[in-house]
Amino acid sequence: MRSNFNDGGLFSNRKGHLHWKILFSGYNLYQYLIHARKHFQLKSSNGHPLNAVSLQDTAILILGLAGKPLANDHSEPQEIEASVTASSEKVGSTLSITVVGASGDLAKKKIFPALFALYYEDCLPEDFTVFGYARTKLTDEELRNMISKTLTCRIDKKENCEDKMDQFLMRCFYYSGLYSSEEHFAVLDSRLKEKEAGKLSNRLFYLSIPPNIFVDVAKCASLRASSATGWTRVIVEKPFGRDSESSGELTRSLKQYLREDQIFRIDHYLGKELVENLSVLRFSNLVFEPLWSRNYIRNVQFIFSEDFGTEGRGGYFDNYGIIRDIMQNHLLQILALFAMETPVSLDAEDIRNEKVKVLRSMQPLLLENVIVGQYKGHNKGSKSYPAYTDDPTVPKGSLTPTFAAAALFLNNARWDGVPFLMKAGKALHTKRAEIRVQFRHVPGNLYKRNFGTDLDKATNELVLRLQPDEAIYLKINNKVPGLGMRLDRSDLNLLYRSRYPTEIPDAYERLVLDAIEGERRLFIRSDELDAAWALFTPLLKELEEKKIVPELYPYGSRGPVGAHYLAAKYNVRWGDLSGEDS
Ligand SMILES: NC(=O)C1=CN([C@@H]2O[C@H](COP(=O)(O)OP(=O)(O)OC[C@H]3O[C@@H](n4cnc5c(N)ncnc54)[C@H](OP(=O)(O)O)[C@@H]3O)[C@@H](O)[C@H]2O)C=CC1
Ligand SMILES: O=C1O[C@H](COP(=O)(O)O)[C@@H](O)[C@H](O)[C@H]1O
Repeated sequence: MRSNFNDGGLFSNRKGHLHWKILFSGYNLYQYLIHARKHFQLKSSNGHPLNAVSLQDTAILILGLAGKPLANDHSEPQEIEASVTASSEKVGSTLSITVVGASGDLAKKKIFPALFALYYEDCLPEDFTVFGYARTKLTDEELRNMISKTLTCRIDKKENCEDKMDQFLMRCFYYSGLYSSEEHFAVLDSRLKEKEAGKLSNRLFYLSIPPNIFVDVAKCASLRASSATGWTRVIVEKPFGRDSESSGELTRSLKQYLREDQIFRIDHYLGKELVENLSVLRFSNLVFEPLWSRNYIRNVQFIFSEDFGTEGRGGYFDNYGIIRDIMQNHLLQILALFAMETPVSLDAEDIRNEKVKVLRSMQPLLLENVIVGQYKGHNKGSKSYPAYTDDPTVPKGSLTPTFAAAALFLNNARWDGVPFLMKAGKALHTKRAEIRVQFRHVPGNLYKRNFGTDLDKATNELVLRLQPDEAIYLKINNKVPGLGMRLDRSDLNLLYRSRYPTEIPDAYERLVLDAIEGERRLFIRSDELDAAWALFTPLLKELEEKKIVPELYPYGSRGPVGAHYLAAKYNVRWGDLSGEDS
C-alpha cells in the first residue's frame, strides 16, 4: 500500500490532529489512526495526503459513536464519503471493481493489466474483488484465461510475478448480463455482496463499452448495484458525445442516476507520465515559468501521430474522425494544462478551474485554420498498405478525416497572438506524441551571422516527448569546441530511460488508482467538457455540412502538405519535421 504520511510528522505538524489525539485517548485513537493510515492512505497522483480529511472524519466518527450525530443526508457528498470511509475501519471494508464490457478490447488491453499492475505494486486495498460484466457467456475460469494473456510483470520487478498473477486472477470473477437489465444488475449486486461478506463496500464501475449504452449501464448500476454502505463511482470512457448537444444530453442523462462527483470521465492522456510532469516542469523550476507567455514563446505545437491505420476500429472511428478522437479531448486537455495560470493549489477543483478558463478563452476555431486529410493505399516494395476506405467497416466514399491540423488562439493577456498548433494523424510515418515549444529569436543576437539567413533554425525549442521513449529536451545553440567560432544546435537532453531505469506506469494505472482514491484532478469535469465541445462543434458541423473533402496522403507518409501551408501562414515550421531530433 502506498503511504503518504511521514510517520514522525503526523501529529506534531498538524495542530488539529494533536488535539484529537489527546481528546480521544480513551478510544485509543492513536492506534486507530495508525491502523487507518495503513489501510487507507493510498497516495493519489497529486502527491497530497488525500485522506487527511478522512482521518479528521475518523475523529468525527468517534465523536459520533460517543453520542454526537454523524454526517446526515444534507452533508456534502465528500463528507459522507469520508465518514463512511472512516467507519469502514471498524467493520473492515472492501473494494469491488466491476469492468463493464469485460470481453472488449480496452478491458483486455488496458484495464485488467492496469488492475494487475496496481495489485502487484501493492496499491489496491487488501480486500478487493474484480468482476467482469458483459453479454458474452464466460465462466470465471474463462475470464481468467482470457485476461491472463495480457497481464505483464514490470520489467524491473520480476520476482514472484507468476504467483502474484495467480493470486490476482483468483480475485477475478465474471457475470454475464445485459447492459440494460436491472434484474441482471441486481444479480450482480448479490454476487458482489457474497464477496463483500458484510463488510463496508466501496464500488467502482468501469464502463468500457460503446457510448450508446453508457446511460443504460449507469442507470442499472446506480439503481441496482450501488453500494449501500460505501462510495459508488463510475469511470466513463470517451467518447463523451460527438458534439455539444449530444455531450450535454449524455451529461444530463448520467446525472439522472449519478452525482457529478461519482462520474470520472477518463482521458487517458492526462494519466501519461510526461503530461503529469508538465506542471511540475513549469511550476517548480524558476527557469521556465517566467518564459511561459507571448513575450518569449512564438508558438506551441501538440503533435500526435500513429504509424498504423484504424485497423479493426474503423466502425467506431468513421462516426467520430480524428478531430473528435484525438484533438477535442487528448490534445485540447494538454493544451489547457500547458496554458493555464498557476492554480491556487494542486487540488482537483483549483486545477480544473484554471483549465476551464483556458478552454473558455479560446477563439472560435475557423475552417480556414484547419486542414483535414485521409490516408490512401500505398505500395512499398512488396508490401501494400490499405486505404482508410479499404477497411470493410468504413463506408465507401467516407469523408471522415484520419488526419487534421489546426491553428488555435487564446484570447487572454498571456497568450494573445501565439499560435497553438495541433496535428493528429493515423497511418503516418511514425508513432509519436509530443509537445513542442518554439521560443522567439534572441533580440540583437551577437551571433546572428553564424546562423546565416535561417534564424528560425536557431531558436530554442523545448520538447516534451510523451511517447515513445519519454524525454524532455531543449534545443540550444552551442559553440563547437575548437579555436574557431562555429555554432551548432545541440540538445540538453533528459532521456527518461537513461535517467530513470524503472518502468513507467501505464496511464490507466494512474487513473484507475486516482478513481479508487477519489482524486478527480485528472478527470474531466462537465464544464470542461462543455467548453471543449463548444470550441469544436461549429467547426465539425461546418466540415460535415460543406462536405469538405480531405486531402489524401499515402499510408506511412508524413501527412498532407496542407499542414505545412497552415503552419507557414503563421510563420511556423512544424518541429517534428526539422529532422534534427534526438
Ligand atoms: N480500444 C481502445 O483502444 C480504446 C477504447 N476507448 C473507448 O472505450 C470503450 C470500450 O472500447 P473497446 O473495448 O474498444 O470497445 P468494444 O467495441 O470492444 O466493446 C466492448 C464490449 O462492449 C460490448 N459491445 C460492443 N458493441 C456493443 C453494442 N453495439 N451493444 C452492446 N454491447 C456492445 C461487447 O461485449 P459483449 O458483446 O460481450 O457484451 C464488447 O466486448 C469505448 O467507449 C471506446 O470508445 C477509448 C480509448 C481507446
Ligand atoms: O483514445 C485513443 O487513443 C489511442 C492512442 O492512445 P495511446 O495511448 O496508444 O497513444 C488511439 O489509437 C485511439 O484511436 C483513440 O481512440
